[in-house]
Amino acid sequence: MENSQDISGGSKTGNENILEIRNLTKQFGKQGEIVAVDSLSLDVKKGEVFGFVGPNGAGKTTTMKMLIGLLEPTGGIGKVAGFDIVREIINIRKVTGVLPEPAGFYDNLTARQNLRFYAKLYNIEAGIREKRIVELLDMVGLNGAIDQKIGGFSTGMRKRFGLAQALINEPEILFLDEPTSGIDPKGAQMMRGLIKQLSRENDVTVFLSSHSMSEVEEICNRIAVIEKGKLLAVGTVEELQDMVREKEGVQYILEISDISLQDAVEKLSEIDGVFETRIRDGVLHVHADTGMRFEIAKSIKLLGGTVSRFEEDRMDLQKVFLKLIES
Ligand SMILES: Nc1ncnc2c1ncn2[C@@H]1O[C@H](COP(=O)(O)OP(=O)(O)OP(=O)(O)O)[C@@H](O)[C@H]1O
Repeated sequence: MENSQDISGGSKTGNENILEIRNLTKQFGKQGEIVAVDSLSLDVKKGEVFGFVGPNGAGKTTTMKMLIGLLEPTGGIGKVAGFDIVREIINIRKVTGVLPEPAGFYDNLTARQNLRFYAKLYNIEAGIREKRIVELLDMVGLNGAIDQKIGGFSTGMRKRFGLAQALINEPEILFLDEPTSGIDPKGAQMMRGLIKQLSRENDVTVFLSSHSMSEVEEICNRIAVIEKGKLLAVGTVEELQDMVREKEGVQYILEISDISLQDAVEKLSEIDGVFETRIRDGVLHVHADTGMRFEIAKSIKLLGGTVSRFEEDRMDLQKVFLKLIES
């Protein structure tokens, strides 16, 4: 599957991957000189919270727009919930929710009226509709504002309302483009909680873009990193950390006694696979290849030193991301 052009399966159900794209490409400009998305291939599994990250202009929004039928690809193929992203857009709309909703909200209508309008577009029958509207607005913490006009909502309230609207058709997959941008920390935390809850309790797949690496680290099962329209890496946080460790080495932190730190620095600098050793605040910081732990410990011991602390300085996603886009 990984290297295949063909997206197999064909069936609309029972497919573990809810989203599959192969060599997806989008060019803009008269001669197609702007390559916004460049031969991108990805699989997203059902029920995952999948993070899509990259610097400004990397091609995240353009990719999402192709996946929800708002932009036609220049090349490549893609399926969402088994439906082709060019030929079966209407079916895709039925099973997806999108934030922000491209059509926007009606500021002169209340939250309830707005959702009623959208529910009617999806032909949700009246009995179910009214109950679902109340449940959704309750879930996003807007039960107190149900009959207030959207025009008076704060940015955070609008985002939460947008999530309720994106859920009106009980979607299998949610596309969230920067769901917490512009909202305060408390509102952002609530939004993250809701996303996790939707994935955990309702088995909704979430495909989200974000510039907040701590957010992505907190809520995503797997992450794709793109730059200039190309896929740089995909995997869990641990897998991405390992990719960077293999390439760039690791940082060890050592506390030692019984010998001088300077002697330790000199000894370690003789070892193949130890790139650099520094003393900072009475502690050794050793930049080395992965798998050098034993060698380092042995050298200190041979010098007559005692190691009281030996740990790896784990990179958070922010550091991993910067390393990936720098290399
Ligand atoms: N309609 C368009 N016409 C021409 N160029 C476009 C168009 N839409 C996007 N682009 C270009 O395509 C590239 C990718 O843009 P896109 O908005 O997808 O990036 P992004 O990763 O979502 O960025 P950001 O993080 O800033 O939102 C950019 O160089 C952008 O200028």
